[in-house]
Amino acid sequence: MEVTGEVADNRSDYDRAKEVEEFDETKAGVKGLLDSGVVKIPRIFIHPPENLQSASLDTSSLHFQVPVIDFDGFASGRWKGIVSEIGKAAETWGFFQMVNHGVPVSVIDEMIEGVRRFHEQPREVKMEWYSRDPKERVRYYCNGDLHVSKAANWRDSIACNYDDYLLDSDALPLVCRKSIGDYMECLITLKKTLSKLLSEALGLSSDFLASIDCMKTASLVCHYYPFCPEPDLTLGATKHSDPSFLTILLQDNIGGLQVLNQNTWVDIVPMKGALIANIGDLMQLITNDKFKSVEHRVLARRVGPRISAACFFYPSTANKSKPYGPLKEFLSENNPPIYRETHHREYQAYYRSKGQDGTSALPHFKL
Ligand SMILES: O=C(O)CCC(=O)C(=O)O
Ligand SMILES: [Fe+2]
Repeated sequence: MEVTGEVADNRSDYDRAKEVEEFDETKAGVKGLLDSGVVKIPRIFIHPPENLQSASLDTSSLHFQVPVIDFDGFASGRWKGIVSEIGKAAETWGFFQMVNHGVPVSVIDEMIEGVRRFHEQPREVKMEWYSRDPKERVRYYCNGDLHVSKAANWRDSIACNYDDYLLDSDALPLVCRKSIGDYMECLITLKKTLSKLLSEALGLSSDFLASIDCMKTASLVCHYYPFCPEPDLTLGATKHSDPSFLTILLQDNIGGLQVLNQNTWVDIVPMKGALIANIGDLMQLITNDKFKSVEHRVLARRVGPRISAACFFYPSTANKSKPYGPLKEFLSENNPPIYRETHHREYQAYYRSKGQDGTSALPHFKL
């Protein structure tokens, strides 16, 4: 019998599922692969060429930079200027870097070290935390969408869920308990400031975003991107936009994070002590496209590990099923609603079922 292309494809799909399962069962992540001595990346990590398009650091984009906003003096007269810079950045780039934001450099450095310590523990210790159950308050895993995506990313992660800002510190692994605890305390203060600044940048009263309770749960995901022996075949993170209302991101000094701007991948150059804020899909939805949730990705690199921590902000536990739609403040005859109402639970479920496949989840909610 002739073997048709279709049969061959099905067979490779079957193999992929099996290889993914076997890899997942090791509970050792990408770090475990490297520790076992691989020099060629397993094919479950190989991305199709369209994902890898211009996947090399391009110095020509260096003059073209995500806005850097200095929060210094926001309490004494600079407030209005900062509101205007944030508004412009949120409407165009969807991303900005923040300096003098009030989170001490020592807390940031210690956070990076804590994440490194967790991921560099012996495999047997880390395995205890390995889980794909989103109800676990703290879990370690390799690729949240491993069983859904067509190509896996070269990274491992640990996720911590701060429902309504609360997470018993005893729930965190001892090696990073203090680092994460101290960092999150500072980050929640910064998020409250950002909530006021973003509200005003939307032309609303400073307590507006707090009053609709869209950012009271924090989900912290700490990534570890080991060095990659074949960086041209895979990615650290596939092109995606975040399902949150707002994300605050910390990256170390390795680089590799890129944001899509006017169809060009632009490097977000690491700055010591800086934090990055980006608008999430649900913020774009409620502002009826005024603020943009912009696609970004992380390159795999021959240097590493690279460490980052993304903190996603969502509604409080009580409001996970509360409908959010385009706010009346952004609607008029000329600006009809673009999206239907949805709630965090529904959005998250759709996002998870789709996996990070290089396309945005937001158009699915268009009217
Ligand atoms: O590691 C990074 O810099 C980005 C991570 C990210 O985009 C995410 O977790 O959504
Ligand atoms: Fe992201």
